[in-house]
Amino acid sequence: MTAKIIDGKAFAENLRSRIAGHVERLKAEHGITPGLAVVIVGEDPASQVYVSSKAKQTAEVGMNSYKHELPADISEADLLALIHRLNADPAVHGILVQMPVPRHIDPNKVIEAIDPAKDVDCFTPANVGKVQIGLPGPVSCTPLGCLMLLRDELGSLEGRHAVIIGRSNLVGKPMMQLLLRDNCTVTVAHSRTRNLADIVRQADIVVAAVGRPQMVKGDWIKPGATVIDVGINRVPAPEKGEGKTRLVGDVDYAAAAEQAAAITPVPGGVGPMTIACLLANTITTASLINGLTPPDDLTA
Ligand SMILES: Nc1nc2c(c(=O)[nH]1)N[C@@H](CN(C=O)c1ccc(C(=O)N[C@@H](CCC(=O)O)C(=O)O)cc1)CN2
Repeated sequence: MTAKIIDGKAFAENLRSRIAGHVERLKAEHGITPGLAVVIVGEDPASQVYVSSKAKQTAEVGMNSYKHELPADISEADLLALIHRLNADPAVHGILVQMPVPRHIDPNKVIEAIDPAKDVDCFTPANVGKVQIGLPGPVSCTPLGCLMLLRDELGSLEGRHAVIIGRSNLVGKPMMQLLLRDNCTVTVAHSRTRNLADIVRQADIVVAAVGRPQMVKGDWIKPGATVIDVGINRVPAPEKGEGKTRLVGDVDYAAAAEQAAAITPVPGGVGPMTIACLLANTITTASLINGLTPPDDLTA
């Protein structure tokens, strides 16, 4: 079997054009221009690329984009003061602080400072709880992107056995909640799981979010399974020249594609969905802040 490639880049483009339509409607019918503030601390090159893409795509769908670039040695107190100003700014409907933040800053304090009504990453305890009990609000971006791709590929997820590899707050745990809400049977595996290969072999759906290049082997994949690879790992690529690198996922793509019915590539799979879902969440928070029902095609 050679798997169908799930094209996250194309899906994200289509999602962004639907988001642009919702922005138009909010402007025309309610006089609301959604605004997203993105905060970056320091000069991590990958974070800078992600933040620039976020700001660019925010403007492209017609929203207001506010980018705050802070020096790596900014104090925690000054960062929190900026967040409080953004919380109070009525033009801002979404606030995102790019992770990771430098070591002298406590990420939990940063997250707790964000008004849950504007928490487009869905990192605050209030919004994590809302996802758990199914209340309206933003949904963690990467898991929401994975869910949209899975529903598009498989239709109903009901009764399917999903194995998530990784238990992070960013991906593994919210992914578990979303798949449970869609009536999957969910197993969350992690670095201490015994017999991981045997567990993955039982999965109809594999979500790999472990952060280890090509850890999931082809013979772990049940024939016909759907594989969602969340990993983005940069590895040496001597075949491209000295000092060159390439991106790989957490799954051994070529081998897994021989077994799976469908698989996301890296790059071009889940990654582009993360930013598109951030924009979707900004529509959700802008709607809720203004007492409107968020569009149901943008959420879980
Ligand atoms: N506050 C947040 N911080 C971080 C998040 C997040 O959701 N919120 N996620 C990641 C980084 N991230 C978004 O911020 C992100 C990662 C990757 C991609 C992406 O499109 N990747 C491309 C490849 C890009 C490349 O060439 O390097 C792909 O997979 O095709 C988008 C967003 C950590 N921090």
